[in-house]
Amino acid sequence: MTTPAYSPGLEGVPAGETAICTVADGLSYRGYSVGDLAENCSFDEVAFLLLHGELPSAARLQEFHAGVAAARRLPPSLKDLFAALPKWTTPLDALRTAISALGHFDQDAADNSHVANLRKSERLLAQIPVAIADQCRIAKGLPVVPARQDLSHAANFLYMLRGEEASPAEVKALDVSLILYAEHEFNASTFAARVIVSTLSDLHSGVTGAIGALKGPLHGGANEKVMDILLATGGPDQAEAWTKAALARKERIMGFGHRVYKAGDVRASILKKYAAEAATVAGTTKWEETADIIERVMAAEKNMYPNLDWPAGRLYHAMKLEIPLYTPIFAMSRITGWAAHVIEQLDNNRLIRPRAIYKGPAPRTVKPIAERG
Ligand SMILES: CC(=O)SCCNC(=O)CCNC(=O)[C@H](O)C(C)(C)COP(=O)(O)OP(=O)(O)OC[C@H]1O[C@@H](n2cnc3c(N)ncnc32)[C@H](O)[C@@H]1OP(=O)(O)O
Ligand SMILES: O=C([O-])CC(=O)C(=O)O
Repeated sequence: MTTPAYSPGLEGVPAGETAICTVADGLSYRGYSVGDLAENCSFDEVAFLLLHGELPSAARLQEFHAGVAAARRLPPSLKDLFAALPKWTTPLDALRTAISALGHFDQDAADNSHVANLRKSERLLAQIPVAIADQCRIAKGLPVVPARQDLSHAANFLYMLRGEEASPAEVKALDVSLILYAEHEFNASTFAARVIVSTLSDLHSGVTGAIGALKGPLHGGANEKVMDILLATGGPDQAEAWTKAALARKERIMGFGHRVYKAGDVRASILKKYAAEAATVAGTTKWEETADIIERVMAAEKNMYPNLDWPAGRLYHAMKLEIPLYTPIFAMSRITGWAAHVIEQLDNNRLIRPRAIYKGPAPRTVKPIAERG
C-alpha cells in the first residue's frame, strides 16, 4: 500500500465531494457566481438556494419566508439561560450554548432524514438571529424585542437588536454581507460540522461544533479582530508605520490572507463598496482611509490581500454594531452553508476518519512504578 502525500493543515487535499459550492474559478453557490447572487438576489433567496438546491420562484420564496419568519422565536427558558450566563460571556459563546440548548427543544432533534434536517435547518436559520439579539439585549438589561414576521432576515435582525427599523441602505449592506458569508466549501467550521455528523450525530451537534470552529481568529473570529487592528493603528497618519512595525514583530494582520485565495478574495472586493458607503453615511471614512493604507502596505510587503472579514468588520463598525456581534453575524448567515453540508453529508454518509503520521516514541514497555524516574 502506498502512503498518500501528507499536506500540513490538509492544504490542497480534496477531503470529499460537494454539489453546494466551489472556490475554483471564482466562488459560486450551486453554479451561480457570488457576484451574480449579490447583485440580483436577497439573502433569503440565497438561503433557499443553499438549502433546497435551486433559486425559488416568487411563490416558493413567499412560502419559505413565511415558514422561517413564523419560527423566529425561542423557548422561554432560553431567555432564562441567557440571563444566567456570566456577564463576561461573549455573544458567540452564548450563541454556541444556545444552539446546543435548542437541540433539546427540537422535536426532530434525533431524526436525520433529509426532510427532518431541512425542517431543523429552517428553524435554526430563524432562531439564530433571535438568539443573538435577545442575548445582546438581556446582557444589557434591556427588554427583548419580539421578531417581526414581515421583515427579511437582515432587516428583522437589525430591528430586534435596536428596537427600530434600519434604513434600506443598512439592510441592503447587511444583506449583501450575509450572501457573501453564507457558504465556502470545506472551510474549517463547515468541515468540523461534516466530521461531527459523519458519526451519525445530529444537526444541532454539528452546528454547535461549527460555531466553536468559527470562533477562532484564523477563521470567523477575524472579523472582530479587524476593527481591533484598525482602532489600534490610531488612524491614517500612523497606519503605515503601525503595520510595518506589526509585521516586523511577525504579527498577523487579521482580515488578510487566505488558505485558498492567494491573489485576493472576490467577496472582499464586492463588500468594499458597501463598507465605504456606510462609512460615508456614518462619517467614519477615517477607517476606510486607514484600511486603504494597510492594504497597500500588505500588498507591497507581503503580497497579501484582504479576505471577506476585512470589509465586513468595517461595514459592521460603520453600522454602529458592537464588535463582539460580528462573528455571531457571520454565523447567522453561515448556518445556511453548514446546514446544506450537514444534509449533503448525511444523505450519502461515510464516516470521516483520516490517518495520522506517528511521530511519538518507539515501542517500549511499562516499568513498575517504583522504577520510574
Ligand atoms: C472568512 C474567513 O474565515 S477568511 C480567514 C480569516 N482569517 C484571517 O483573516 C486571519 C489572518 N490570516 C491568517 O492567519 C492566514 O492568512 C490564514 C489562516 C487565513 C491562512 O493561512 P495559511 O494559508 O494556512 O498560511 P499560514 O498560516 O501557513 O501562513 C503562511 C505565512 O504567511 C504569514 N501570514 C499569513 N497570514 C498573514 C497575515 N494575515 N498577516 C501577516 N502574515 C500572515 C504567516 O505568518 C506565515 O509566515 P511564515 O511562513 O513566515 O511563518
Ligand atoms: O474558506 C476558508 O478557509 C475560510 C473562509 O473564507 C470562509 O469560511 O468563508
